[in-house]
Amino acid sequence: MSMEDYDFLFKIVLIGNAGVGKTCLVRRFTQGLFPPGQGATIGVDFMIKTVEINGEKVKLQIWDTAGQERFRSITQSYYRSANALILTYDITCEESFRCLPEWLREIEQYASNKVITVLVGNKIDLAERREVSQQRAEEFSEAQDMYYLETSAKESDNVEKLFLDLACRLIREARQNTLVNSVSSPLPGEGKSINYLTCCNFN
Ligand SMILES: Nc1nc2c(ncn2[C@@H]2O[C@H](COP(=O)(O)OP(=O)(O)OP(=O)(O)O)[C@@H](O)[C@H]2O)c(=O)[nH]1
Repeated sequence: MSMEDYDFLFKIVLIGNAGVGKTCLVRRFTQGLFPPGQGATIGVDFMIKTVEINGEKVKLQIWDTAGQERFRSITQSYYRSANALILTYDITCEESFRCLPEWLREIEQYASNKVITVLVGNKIDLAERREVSQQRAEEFSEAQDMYYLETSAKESDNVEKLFLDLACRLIREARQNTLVNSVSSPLPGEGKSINYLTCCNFN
């Protein structure tokens, strides 16, 4: 794909405990499906999806990392150039929520200080098995200055919204020039109208 094929290019990396549904979220968004019998990710997977937002082509490079501890040294190396991180836990798994501070320490250590982090509570279709209340997660994300969204990769709840809102937010940050430089180019040419706020629910 040549440079002219998109207005923005962003790198998004999914992190979080094994089994919380990172791969399923990526597959749902990029391929529109919920894979049956999804195996654990080995190392890192990579997918691309180009979306159009207010007439601009936004190419999203989505990196799906393995949650298993033994891959941690490989996955850490993908943090640095990420424009955004989707930190995922499973609302039916208290343990995956309790590990979040540990993930935040990883982010602090390996990611750019300009990275945008979104906290995602996945598997809301399993409401009867919920172990982490929405309020608790919201309080945690507010304290950490993160956006919070609950999703179901299975039922396709909020998955588009997650990636599209994030793309809008990234466009806004790129225009303000505060993003990690390496992948936010090319910046839009002068004289283009700016009406990106209309699509974005992240503030
Ligand atoms: N009910 C329900 N199950 C889900 C959802 N998302 C993922 N799963 C299931 O959760 C299990 C783990 O999903 P993955 O997407 O492989 O999880 P992961 O976070 O990528 O796991 P690692 O690759 O090991 O880090 C699979 O059995 C999925 O079918 C969801 O939204 N709802």
